[in-house]
Amino acid sequence: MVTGAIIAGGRSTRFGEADKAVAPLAGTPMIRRVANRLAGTAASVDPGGDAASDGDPVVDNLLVNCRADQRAAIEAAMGRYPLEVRYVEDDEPDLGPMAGIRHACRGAPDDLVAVVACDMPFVDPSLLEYLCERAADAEAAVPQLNDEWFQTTQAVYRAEPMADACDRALARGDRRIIEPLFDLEYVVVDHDALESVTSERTFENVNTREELDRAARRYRDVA
Ligand SMILES: Nc1nc2c(ncn2[C@@H]2O[C@H](COP(=O)(O)OP(=O)(O)OP(=O)(O)O)[C@@H](O)[C@H]2O)c(=O)[nH]1
Repeated sequence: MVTGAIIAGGRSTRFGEADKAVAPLAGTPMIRRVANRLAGTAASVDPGGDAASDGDPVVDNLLVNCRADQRAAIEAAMGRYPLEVRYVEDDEPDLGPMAGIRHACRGAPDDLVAVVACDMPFVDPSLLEYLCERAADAEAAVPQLNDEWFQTTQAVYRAEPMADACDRALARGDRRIIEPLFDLEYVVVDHDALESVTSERTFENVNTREELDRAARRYRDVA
């Protein structure tokens, strides 16, 4: 069983006044675009359909991690799902994405947690399935895009070891998103493996209004 966890507790400072998690992307709130891909409902919910979904959920339930003050707007943006959706709030805001992953892993009902940032509206469900397979005998499966960059906000973790590793890092005062990994038995999914299952588009994220506009044009192309 796998929990799909969407991390959304950031301040969206590069985006301006609004919360990018709920910003409409070609007519649908961005966080819902992400959830639709995890839940396999993209084709039926998104106007015009979404080529990345074949209708099968790649997770068994959804979890959204955010700040308390975001919750009402995010719940409204998410709408209804055939899967259970739970909300886990940051107990202390602004500790960064790693703290968000920590809360998601602590709150997840399942042993495997497929983490995706709320600003990755092109997340490829087949990559998440592959990461779950790779995590079968490990505590995490993390894409490595190049020598320097681990994609920790589109990765699969074992809930308890990852939450514990995050707690240890936070207790040391280390908020770096990579830090808990070094405390885990993790599998690196390298460039060649990534190329065989997905495209770089899965990792595209939206930080600014310009990037939102570009992403919306892509969604319209798909439709
Ligand atoms: N729970 C939680 N999530 C966070 C936090 N900071 C960032 N995130 C999430 O981590 C992911 C990656 O963060 P960024 O792309 O930097 O997003 P952001 O911090 O909202 O954006 P900027 O303020 O423009 O840097 C996004 O899904 C954010 O919502 C935090 O303090 N708590």
